[in-house]
Amino acid sequence: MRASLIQIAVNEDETVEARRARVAALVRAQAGADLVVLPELWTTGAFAFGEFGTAAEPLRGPTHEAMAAAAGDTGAWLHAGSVPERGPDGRLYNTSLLYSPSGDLAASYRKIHRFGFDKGEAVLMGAGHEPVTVRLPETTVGVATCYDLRFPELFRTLVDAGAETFVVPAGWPERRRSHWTLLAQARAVENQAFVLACGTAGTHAGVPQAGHSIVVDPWGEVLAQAGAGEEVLTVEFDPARAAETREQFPALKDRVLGLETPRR
Ligand SMILES: NC(=O)CCC(=O)C(=O)O
Repeated sequence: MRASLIQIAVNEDETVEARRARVAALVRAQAGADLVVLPELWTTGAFAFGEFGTAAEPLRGPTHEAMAAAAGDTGAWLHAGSVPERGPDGRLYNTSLLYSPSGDLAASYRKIHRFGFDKGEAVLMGAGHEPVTVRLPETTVGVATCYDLRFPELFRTLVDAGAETFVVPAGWPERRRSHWTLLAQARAVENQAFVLACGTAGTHAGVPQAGHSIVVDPWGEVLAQAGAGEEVLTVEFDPARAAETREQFPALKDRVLGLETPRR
């Protein structure tokens, strides 16, 4: 299976419309890939909190139109990263969009863990509640978004739903780049799954982005990692290796569920 992670530079000298057209062209340039992955909130930047409201769009808005067409033209599965969605309830959500090779919206995922504690995304956006998996011909994909990477229980829920490959769009800051690499490897090792994590490059809202998109195999080995700038990271991997690893080193079978909280 061939995957292309497009690590987009999100800088303030480019309009949302210009970036959308540029990204659609980059997706079309990945013909031959089975799966193309974009980062989190690439229309605005994940830290451009002031832009979320003005750039918000309905689920089937302009980014959906552009990405559906690009997926169909490319003939690849497309995880189009996330957009600031204006929900039918009027609230904002950090919503990922996934397309089939015929350009149909196969799934959407509202980020469950919002970043910022008592600021930013955590107060501006509503939380998603539904973990999402998507069956591709070669593998079952579990989706998560950026800060979700810090919450192993979400990934276990995705494993229980059959996920063998995690796709994680992100807008991760340079300041915590070491966490990014470490967490991607941790989620891969503990779940014996592939992790395809695609971040942004550039600087927006004064926050330099980490880049360093990464693909990790079910043994925790880094198959490929990008640098800091805009880049397309292309990797070939055998998704069957997740099942093989789980068979050969069956740690997932030793899970003990429902442990009690210790009494003090
Ligand atoms: N956009 C995000 O979710 C940022 C997450 C982050 O910076 C962190 O977990 O650290």
